[in-house]
Amino acid sequence: MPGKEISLAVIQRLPRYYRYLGELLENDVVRISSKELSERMNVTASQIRQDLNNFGGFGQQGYGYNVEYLYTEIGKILGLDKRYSLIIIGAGNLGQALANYTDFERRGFYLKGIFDVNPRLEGISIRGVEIQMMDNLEEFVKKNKVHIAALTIPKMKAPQTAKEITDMGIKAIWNFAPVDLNLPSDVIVENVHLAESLMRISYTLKDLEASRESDGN
Ligand SMILES: NC(=O)c1ccc[n+]([C@@H]2O[C@H](COP(=O)([O-])OP(=O)(O)OC[C@H]3O[C@@H](n4cnc5c(N)ncnc54)[C@H](O)[C@@H]3O)[C@@H](O)[C@H]2O)c1
Repeated sequence: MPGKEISLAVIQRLPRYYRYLGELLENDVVRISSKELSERMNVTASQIRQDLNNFGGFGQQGYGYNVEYLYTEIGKILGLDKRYSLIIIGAGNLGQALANYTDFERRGFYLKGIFDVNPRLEGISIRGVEIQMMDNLEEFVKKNKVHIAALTIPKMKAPQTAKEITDMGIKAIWNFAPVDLNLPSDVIVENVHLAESLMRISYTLKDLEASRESDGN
């Protein structure tokens, strides 16, 4: 529904709906009720109805949701019917692991370039994409539309490099460096701070262990 304001909380839940619906499609499931979907996803049926009603209610009384239709519509809302070009800056452990992951293409994200400062990496090819030196980046960005840059460089280098690449015109950064980037508000920054996820696990584990100990287990 163009123009309708959808809350960020709902948007953040959409990729999970999309993943579940994709799995249902792969298993040739044509339709699903909010109750069945809620059992699979372990959320309440009313949450599902509320969330999906934001988009004009794809569900029909007594029929449930048409899986393919819902999958396609959520894909459109997430912009997944589009193609995006992605570059990776920093071809170390994480950068190479990302570059080797093929599933991004299935979602419309195409790896177009990999950049590093280490001359020993120059010319090494990962899935047909050669690692180039950072000196080439500006020229590359002028010649090729780059939608997203994944930043997989040391945290000390990340803020400055992020500033330089946004000055070159890149407007979305997928930041894996454990540092805040503080860029202009028109730049999209998605932080993937793996250590912070681990800390959240640590917090929950700590509580779990404490309650086990107090139970005498
Ligand atoms: N490896 C992981 O599993 C992991 C997990 C969480 C977070 N991270 C974060 O991701 C980043 C990369 O981690 P890594 O393990 O791949 O490190 P790494 O040392 O293996 O790789 C970093 C790469 O960045 C390059 N580099 C350094 N400065 C650069 C610059 N200015 N421009 C372009 N390239 C530059 C280096 O030459 C190197 O190839 C770090 O910030 C790290 O904290 C990594």
